[in-house]
Amino acid sequence: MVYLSKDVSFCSAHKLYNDKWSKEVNEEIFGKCANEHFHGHNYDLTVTVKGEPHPETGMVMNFRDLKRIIKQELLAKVDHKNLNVDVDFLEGKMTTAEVFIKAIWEVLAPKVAEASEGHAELHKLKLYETRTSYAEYYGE
Ligand SMILES: Nc1nc2c(c(=O)[nH]1)N=C([C@H](O)[C@H](O)COP(=O)(O)OP(=O)(O)OP(=O)(O)O)CN2
Ligand SMILES: [Zn+2]
Repeated sequence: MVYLSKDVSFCSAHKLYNDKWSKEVNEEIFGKCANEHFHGHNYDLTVTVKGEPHPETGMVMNFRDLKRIIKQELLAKVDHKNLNVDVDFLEGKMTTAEVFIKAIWEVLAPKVAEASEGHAELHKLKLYETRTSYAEYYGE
């Protein structure tokens, strides 16, 4: 089994706020992130797929296809966007790194399988929200 990874970066705005709670409770739980003003992050994402190299192409999956999927299905929707407002696959969800990474998985996993004709599968996502804070997800 070989693991292939692609790194991408994007910038998005968000805030952490649960409408079911009062402003005070939100501020207690989320601190500065619950501020009524949105704030931005420079997100870094590593997408890792796995599979056996194809006997004829020698590839688990063409890096070009992986880049296209990430650009079309993710970056086009989240880069320079507001995660709380603009992103259809996050509608009604909290925009924590945890929820965001799981939502990204739902978007990318079927596209990886489709583009590789079932040859590769999504293995891992690693999402940095800040330089020192990140989430990892293996789809389970
Ligand atoms: N479990 C989570 N906790 C927090 C999340 C999250 O997504 N999951 N997000 C935030 C905020 O978005 C915040 O902007 C980032 O938090 P933090 O790492 O504390 O940011 P700092 O800029 O303070 O990072 P330092 O590198 O420590 O300066 C909060 N919590
Ligand atoms: Zn934040």
